[in-house]
Amino acid sequence: MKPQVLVIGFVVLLAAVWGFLPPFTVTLLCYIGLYSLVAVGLVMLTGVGGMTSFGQAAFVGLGAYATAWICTAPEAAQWLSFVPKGLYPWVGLALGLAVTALIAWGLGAVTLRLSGHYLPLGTIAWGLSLYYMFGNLQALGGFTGISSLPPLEIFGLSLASPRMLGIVIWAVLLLAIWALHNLLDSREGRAIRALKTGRLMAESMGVDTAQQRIKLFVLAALLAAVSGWLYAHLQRFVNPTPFNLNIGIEYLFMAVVGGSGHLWGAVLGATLITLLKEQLQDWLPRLLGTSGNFEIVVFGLLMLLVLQRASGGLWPLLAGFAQRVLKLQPPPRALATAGAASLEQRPLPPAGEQILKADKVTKRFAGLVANNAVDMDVRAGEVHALIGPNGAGKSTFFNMISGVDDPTEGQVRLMGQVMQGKPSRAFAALGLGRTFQHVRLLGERSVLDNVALGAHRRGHKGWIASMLRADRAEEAAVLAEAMRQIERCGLAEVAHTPAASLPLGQQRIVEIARALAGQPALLLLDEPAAGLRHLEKQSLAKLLIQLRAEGLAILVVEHDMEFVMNLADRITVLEFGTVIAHGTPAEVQANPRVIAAYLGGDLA
Ligand SMILES: Nc1ncnc2c1ncn2[C@@H]1O[C@H](COP(=O)(O)OP(=O)(O)OP(=O)(O)O)[C@@H](O)[C@H]1O
Repeated sequence: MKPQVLVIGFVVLLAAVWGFLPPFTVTLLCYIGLYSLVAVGLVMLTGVGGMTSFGQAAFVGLGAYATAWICTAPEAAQWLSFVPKGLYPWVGLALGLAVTALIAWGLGAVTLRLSGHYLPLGTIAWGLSLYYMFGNLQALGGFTGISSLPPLEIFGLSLASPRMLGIVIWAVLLLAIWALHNLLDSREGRAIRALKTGRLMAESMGVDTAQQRIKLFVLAALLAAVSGWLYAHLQRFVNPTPFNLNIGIEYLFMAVVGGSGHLWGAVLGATLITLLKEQLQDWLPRLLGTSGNFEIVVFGLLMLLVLQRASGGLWPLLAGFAQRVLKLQPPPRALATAGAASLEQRPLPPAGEQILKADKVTKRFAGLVANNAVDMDVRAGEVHALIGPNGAGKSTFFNMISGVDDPTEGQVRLMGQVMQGKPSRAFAALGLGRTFQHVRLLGERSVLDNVALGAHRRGHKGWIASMLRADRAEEAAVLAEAMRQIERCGLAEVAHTPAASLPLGQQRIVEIARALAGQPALLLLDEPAAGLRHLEKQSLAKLLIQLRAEGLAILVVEHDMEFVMNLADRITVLEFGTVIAHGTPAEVQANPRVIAAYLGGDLA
């Protein structure tokens, strides 16, 4: 049985019983739907994107207050005199979304620059600010709030009762989950998944990570605002209390307890927390003999327990259980790659053309000169090796020529263009593909997914197209290209295996396949042979020789001298940040300065 069957079953069951449920249950389900909508945004933001926000309740407030103000303020009625009254809530929705997008964009631009625990602290700051703004603006009714909101109407049909509005709430929620599921299963989704742990890597694949983070932040805020809009028309009354920081923390509980990396975890978390809160608010005052928000204490303990026992939340446990009991099969990755169009190709530069030029590149860290006027170039159709003892400055130089860092002095030119101040993704766009000294893969994702991320810059479909599944032709082409590179690198057997379960040597090859998927003109390989067994090294050398013959320029940083000497056309040797030798392997091996630098080493 496919997991989708369960979802369809759930929706059908909900639809079938909806008309017969007691009013109290319907109202409870309405709230669960509304909370799920906010929590699903948090799953995207926090669970998938790695940005923790305590302030989502404030965005719910923006959505609720925008419609409350439009529907009740005399000034709004004056401006909207040409609009039929029944449409006011829809104007309120448009205003809420616009204001939320604007504020979220502004807040995101400032807050998302913060890293580590400063980011969640930042969200607490604006969560509080917006809450007090709602309470202190007289136009919004102060802490008393705004009452007498009209019900929603769709084509003249009133949605005054929770039973009617609940249908809209759940339809919106299911639509949102469908769209977000599609987004995650796309080129843009792969970029989003890289935000949490692989930003530097994603930039090197051509992803604008700052822009993706802001978009994710705005998306989560918009989902919260829609929830607020529906909430306002369900309650027909708004005041600041449901939008305070406590509730912001509760939304986070829902996402984390349910399973912050899973869209359905949001629904599970919202259901559990809402039901638990309901029960605890009844029982705790009776048990303790005094009233108060004791449920918050229980939530805190529950959160600790979940984080300790099931850090991924309860959804993966439930899904695992269902898989065993119901024998659910995750759908086989439909690789409709046969007949897929191919991605944009660009011709490789002719052999011998200068691809990369480092001109007197110097890098200083305070007093330490890590690179001292390093000159080198890499040409199409050659393997150039950069070697040197530990601490010689190879990684620093690698960072200079890949856009991770800028030289203090000197110049890097890629394809003839001066690259000073440009980010890694600009290097990728010009044709640079790279691997990392410490492997940077998305461990839980398959090899195919990881390699497909390498082709990111060759696709163009954006978020909306991905959400609406209008990206399938391009996605098939991206996956076909990824599969081609996987086969080329001899990884076909493990294409669907999670990258983290491969031995380190194979993970390095996955990184090469990922770099190749970007169709580079220049390949930078940082210690590609480290961790490889003898036979694996031989097949890597064979692959690199083939790539060189195809016209790629390859720069390798490597400690394995046998590997380097058998492969490289030219070698540059660094010591204490300075080039001490340059030439063919034979010339370098005969150089007295190199022999002295490697005295005791295995230069042979
Ligand atoms: N961000 C930094 N701040 C200060 N010093 C740094 C920084 N990065 C590197 N260094 C210093 O610069 C020098 C060169 O380091 P680098 O990592 O480039 O050498 P390497 O040749 O790559 O060494 P290895 O082979 O061990 O990786 C070292 O002395 C190192 O301590």
